[in-house]
Amino acid sequence: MRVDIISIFPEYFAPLELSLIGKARTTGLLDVAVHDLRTWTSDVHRTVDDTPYGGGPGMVMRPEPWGQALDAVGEGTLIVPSPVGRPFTQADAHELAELDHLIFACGRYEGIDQRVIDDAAARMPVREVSLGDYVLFGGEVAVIVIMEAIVRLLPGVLGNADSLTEESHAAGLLESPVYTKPASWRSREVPEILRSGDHGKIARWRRDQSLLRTASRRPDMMAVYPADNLDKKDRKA
Ligand SMILES: Nc1nc2cc(Br)ccc2s1
Repeated sequence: MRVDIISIFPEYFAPLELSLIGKARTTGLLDVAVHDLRTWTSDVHRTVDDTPYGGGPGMVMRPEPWGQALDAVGEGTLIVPSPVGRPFTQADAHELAELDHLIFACGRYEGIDQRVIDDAAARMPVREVSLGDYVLFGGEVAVIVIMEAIVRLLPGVLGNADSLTEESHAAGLLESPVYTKPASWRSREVPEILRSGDHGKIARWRRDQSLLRTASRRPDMMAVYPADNLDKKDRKA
């Protein structure tokens, strides 16, 4: 997978050298290039923003540098983190992990001139995505989060691929509580069933805990959890 990131703060992406993303890069699973948007400015002050047409607070990112930057990195799927984007989900991460070329555009100020998005959409898929109902200083932090969600799904990145099937949101539910040694800690015991060795009962306990946790914390997810899944899995256990 090739990833191009365009930002006025390329140094934000030093963390992408670390941990599993760093490993994916050294093993050739991932090729990441970070570009400074100011590369494509032509004035002495390397200006990337200007006042908004129609008035209002703040500044808007100028279209010219963005147009030239997107031309330079070529075609792929353009991802624009934005407070006005569609919610980014685990399903999106899986879809994007299948693609060959991702391009991330990091907005700042009040955002990027809309014509940049419209011009790109005329020649490649564009996704404006939101990470939540809050506003950041810019898209850089969101790109790091999205990159981690995608890269961990790439074949060979996570040692134990099984963890991908059991994790939260993978099966449309939140993951059940996890425990490890010691069996007793500050007079708090690990649930006995997890030490029973009865894998059928353990699977049932975990799914029940997932259902309880999801119903309590994310009723919105329960609303779309396939009802027949409940019946089918209930019957098996
Ligand atoms: N939640 C988010 N806030 C922002 C702000 C800017 Br400016 C650019 C992208 C994003 S994504």
